[in-house]
Amino acid sequence: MSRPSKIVIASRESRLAMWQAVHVRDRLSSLNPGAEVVILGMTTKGDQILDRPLAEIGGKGLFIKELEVAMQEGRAHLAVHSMKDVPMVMPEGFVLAAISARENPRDAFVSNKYNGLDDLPAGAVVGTSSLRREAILRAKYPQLVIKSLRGNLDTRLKKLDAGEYDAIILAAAGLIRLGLKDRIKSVLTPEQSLPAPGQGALGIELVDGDSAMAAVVAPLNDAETAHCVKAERSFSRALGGSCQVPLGGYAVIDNGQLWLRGFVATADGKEMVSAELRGNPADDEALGLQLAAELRAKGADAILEKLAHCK
Ligand SMILES: NCc1[nH]cc(CCC(=O)O)c1CC(=O)O
Repeated sequence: MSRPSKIVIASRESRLAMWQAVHVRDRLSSLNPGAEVVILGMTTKGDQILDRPLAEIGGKGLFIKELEVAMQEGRAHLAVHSMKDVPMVMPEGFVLAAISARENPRDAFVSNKYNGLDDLPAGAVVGTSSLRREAILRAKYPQLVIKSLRGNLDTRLKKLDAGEYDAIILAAAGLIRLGLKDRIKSVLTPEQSLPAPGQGALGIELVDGDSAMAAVVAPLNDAETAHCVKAERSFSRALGGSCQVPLGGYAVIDNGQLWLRGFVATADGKEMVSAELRGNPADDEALGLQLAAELRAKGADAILEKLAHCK
C-alpha cells in the first residue's frame, strides 16, 4: 500500500489535547520518515461552554464532533483522544483504529493544604464534575462538600489556587503529561477510587474504511491496553455509560488474565453495586458484558432506573 506523504492530526487546543497530539505526531514522524505530519488545532463546543455540567449540555460527544467533521471533510486524517472522553458508542462512519500504552490510570488528590482525602476536615470543599468521583466521595466521605469543577486542567488548578476549593480530584495521567506531577499530593488506589473506563489511555480515531491511515497508526496500538480498554468500554456501554451514569470500570492484565472491576452508583453515593471477574484478554468485550450482567443481577438495574435516561 502506498504511504501517505502528508498526515494531518485534528486536535482540540487545550494544553492536554495538544500534548497528546504532539506525542502522536512525533511517533508518527519517526515511523514515517517520508511523511510530513502536522496538527490542525480547533475549539469544540465542550471547550467553549464551561459554566454548566457536561451531563447537562450533551456529554462526551461534544469534545469530538468538530474533529470528526474535519476528518469527514478531508481537512484532517485522524484525531487523538483521551479514551475517557470518547463516547462508548462510536458515531456512524468512525472507528478507533489504535489504543496506545496507558499512562497512570488513577485519580490524583490535589490540594495546597492537605495531603490526602483522609486529612480533610468535615465541611472541606472538594472539586470534581465527574459523577463517578462524586459518588465515590459521597459514599466514603459524606462529611465533605462536593462542588462542581469544569474547565481544562490549567483552569481547574487555577480555581484551586484561588481558594475556591480545599482540594480537587483529577486524573493523574493529565497532570503527568503536562509536567504537573508535583501538584499530586497523593494518588488514589483503585480500591479507593476505581478509574473511569479508558482513563489514562489514548485512542486514535479515523474515518471508517481509511485503510491507508489504519496501516499508518497500527504500530501505535498496545495490545494489552487495547484489551483492557475494550473490556472497560464494553462494560460501560452495556450500562448506558455514554449517558452520564456514575460508574467506574478498570481492567489490568494480571498473570496473563484480564482482571476487570466495575461499579455503578447513585450520585449521592447511597447505593453502590460492585463486581469483578477474570478471563482471557482476547474475550475483552465479552468480559465487559459479563461484568455488566453480573452488576444487573446484583441490583444495578434499580440504580440505573433512577438516573436520567438516554436520549
Ligand atoms: N474529563 C477530562 C479529562 N479527560 C482526560 C483527562 C485526563 C487524562 C486521561 O484520563 O487520559 C481528563 C482530566 C481529568 O479527568 O482530570
